[in-house]
Amino acid sequence: MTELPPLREVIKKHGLSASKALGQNFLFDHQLLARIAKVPGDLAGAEVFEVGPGPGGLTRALLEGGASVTAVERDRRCIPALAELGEFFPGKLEVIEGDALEVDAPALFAGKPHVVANLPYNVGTALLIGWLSAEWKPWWASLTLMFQKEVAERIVAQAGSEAYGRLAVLAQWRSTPRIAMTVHRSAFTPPPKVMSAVVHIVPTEAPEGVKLKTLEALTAAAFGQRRKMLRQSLRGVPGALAAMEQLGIESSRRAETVSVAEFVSLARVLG
Ligand SMILES: C[S@@+](CC[C@H](N)C(=O)[O-])C[C@H]1O[C@@H](n2cnc3c(N)ncnc32)[C@H](O)[C@@H]1O
Repeated sequence: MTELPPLREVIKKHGLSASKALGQNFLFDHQLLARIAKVPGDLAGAEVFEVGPGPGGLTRALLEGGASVTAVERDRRCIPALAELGEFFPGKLEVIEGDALEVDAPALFAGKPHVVANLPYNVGTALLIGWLSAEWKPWWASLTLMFQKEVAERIVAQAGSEAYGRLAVLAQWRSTPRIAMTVHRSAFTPPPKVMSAVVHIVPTEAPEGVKLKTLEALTAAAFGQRRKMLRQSLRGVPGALAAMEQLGIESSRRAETVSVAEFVSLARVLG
């Protein structure tokens, strides 16, 4: 092969009609895929963990950017198409047939890979929460993930907005998320019902003396009753009312006005 065949031909050749059950919405636009592949930064010589490569559109763009890609794909039908792509980039693509929710991803890499994925909504969110909740500093250098736009907005939301909640605090207390680009639904085949966005997340130092478990107990209680005043919603969290008083956080406030830094301070006082 001197040139890669167009993706639509690959789909046709391997009979890869999009499966609804597997949440398959494929991207074919070469320029768009190249833009997504650039979100983590310069990939020349970098390791990438791609989840859900499907027919390999994004995989191509990552390989063209100079990355070494290890990919996990659940749909067996896609494996021969990905093997052909691997022949075009010898030694640069390893494909594992399996479920990304079960694969021991950190064990696949010597260094810290960039994670890149365009996944079904439910799988992407489950993986994100798992990755953000695991040991810190994490095994990955950055996350570049496609979500439905509404979820992307919840990840980057600031205090005071409707979208702000548990996911924003989890994503922001020891990492920096941003929406790198929005993607119109018409870019996908078949088009999903809603708009999408690519989120880029870079880990930072974890604040000292703060336990994730404590922080999560606070945000679960606070956002579980987000319309209630904190003195009501945090009543069941031992020590929370005293901690608020110590920190000068008004107990008449509501969860969505409490910044990530304030939740972190509260969690630190609670120990
Ligand atoms: C939305 S499609 C995107 C495909 C391709 N990355 C693209 O951008 O065109 C999602 C892909 O993830 C795969 N997938 C779904 N659940 C998965 C899982 N649990 N583990 C690994 N791959 C999965 C699907 O088979 C499908 O190929």
